[in-house]
Amino acid sequence: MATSATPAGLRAPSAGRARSSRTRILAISRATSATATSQDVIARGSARRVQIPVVDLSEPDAVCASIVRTACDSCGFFHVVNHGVDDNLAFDVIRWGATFFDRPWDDKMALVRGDMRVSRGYEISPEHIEALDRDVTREEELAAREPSAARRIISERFSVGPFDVPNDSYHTDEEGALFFHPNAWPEDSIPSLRPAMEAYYREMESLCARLHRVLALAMGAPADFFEDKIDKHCSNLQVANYPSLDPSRWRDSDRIPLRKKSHADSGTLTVLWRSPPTEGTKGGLQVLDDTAGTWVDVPVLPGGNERESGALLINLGNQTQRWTDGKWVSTKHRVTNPDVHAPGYAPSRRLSVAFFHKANYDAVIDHRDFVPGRERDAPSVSYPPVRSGDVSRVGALRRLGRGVDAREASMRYHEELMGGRDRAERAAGESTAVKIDASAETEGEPPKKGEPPKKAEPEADRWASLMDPRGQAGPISAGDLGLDRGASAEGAGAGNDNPAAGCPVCRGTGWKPCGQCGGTGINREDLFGGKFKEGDTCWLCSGKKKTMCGNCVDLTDSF
Ligand SMILES: O=C(O)CCC(=O)C(=O)O
Ligand SMILES: [Fe+2]
Repeated sequence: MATSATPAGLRAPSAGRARSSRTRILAISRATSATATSQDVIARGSARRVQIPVVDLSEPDAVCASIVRTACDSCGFFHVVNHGVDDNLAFDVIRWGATFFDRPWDDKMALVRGDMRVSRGYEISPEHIEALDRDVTREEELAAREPSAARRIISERFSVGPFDVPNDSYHTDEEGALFFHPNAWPEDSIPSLRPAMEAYYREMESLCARLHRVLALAMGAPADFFEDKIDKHCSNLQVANYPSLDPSRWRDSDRIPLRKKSHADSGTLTVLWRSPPTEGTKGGLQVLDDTAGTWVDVPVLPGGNERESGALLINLGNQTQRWTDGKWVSTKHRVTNPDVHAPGYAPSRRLSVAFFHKANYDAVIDHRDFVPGRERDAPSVSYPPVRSGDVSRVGALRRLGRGVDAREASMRYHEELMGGRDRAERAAGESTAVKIDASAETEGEPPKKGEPPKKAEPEADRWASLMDPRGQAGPISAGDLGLDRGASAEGAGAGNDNPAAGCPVCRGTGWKPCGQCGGTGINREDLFGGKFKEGDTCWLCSGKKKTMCGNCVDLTDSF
């Protein structure tokens, strides 16, 4: 069944709203225009000067590289403008992605992949599952103006990987088949999603080829350093939906699980497109300044020309951190919620499109190849050479997940990826509370040109029409959400990603008793056909008797 051009459950915004939104966006774009060239954007509220510069890709590689070096020597985030990615491509991904997210739960679940080693299809992060309202009927969903919000989904995503994959052993053998697994598409219900995402994926491939040349130059390596290491990349494209948060359903803003908890991305770099914030909406992407202990807002900036709806945000991932032996870092970031009880708050969904670029799964990451001055026979190697695939989510899950179910594999993966053991042990002994810079994301330039719908719709409206909910469902209490843990101190901190902040599950330690062995450290029975034996050290917690808290410590994945 083909769907209409406008995502179900969304209304066109009123002209008045669109006008005021547009005026505001233009005002901010004027305010930021001086920074929309290759200059630093200085984060507010930070004790350290976190530099997230804007790189103008119409400049030669060498010019870009010098600015990229500044960014990478800082937190590894930078904006790019004049990136050449047509606004209409991003818009189509968002439009058809939103249409998919607005389908009833069962339709989306049909595309869920149970095996987390395969980054394909529909997914909700584990820590958000608890907030779901499972009793919503299909009829209610179909009638809802924003079905995911009615379901109390905090965030959801749809992911695809490479397509048109060659039928050779590299792509189809046991390992290749995981990285190049076929995509799952809602072919019947939303046929336009596939061409939209495939077209955007192709654009990202070209952009990333350029960005890797610039990265290499920024490190002082030859411009083509990455060429034979990314020519069979296994990157993922993700469209994410953060549904509106209805104030009537949440008694206390602080209890709403974060839209995306603190995490680092696992590839070489990520290219992120974000919908511009709607009027009155705070919250959004923040980057951790770990020397100052602050979270820093990352504004949505204008694009460099009329074909660009906005700057794209680039951040380094774990593969690049390893390639530089930690000289450049894969910095943690998160997506915060708007304060739903702030005066003037207008419920609004947030959408983003992330391209997680990952090198060829068999590319060997060895910093002695990449960082000038590193000798091949140097005695100490802080990051030993590793195959790129083993650094990515798929590879790590493959390694850690042998014989265990997908969720447990994911848990093990995150423990390793986030250095969770150390962090949680520390958190048990000392306060690591971070201060939060509560200032809002600033707005970016709206798209200049619209394609469909072809009717005369003000330019700013087509974005707004994807993000504004058409109304609110009836009042639901926090208790209904399964998140009302009472007004006690233990109740505070649900959804907080800092284990020292009073999480009701781990009580601030970052750990909870191992669910597999019941906190004994010993397998209670034979498991997985006798692979793990009763009485042996617990296969999950390795005898530690505890596993990481999934409530407040980030167990979401970062690809
Ligand atoms: O949605 C966003 O703005 C960021 C999402 C993100 O960081 C991720 O999915 O890794
Ligand atoms: Fe991320």
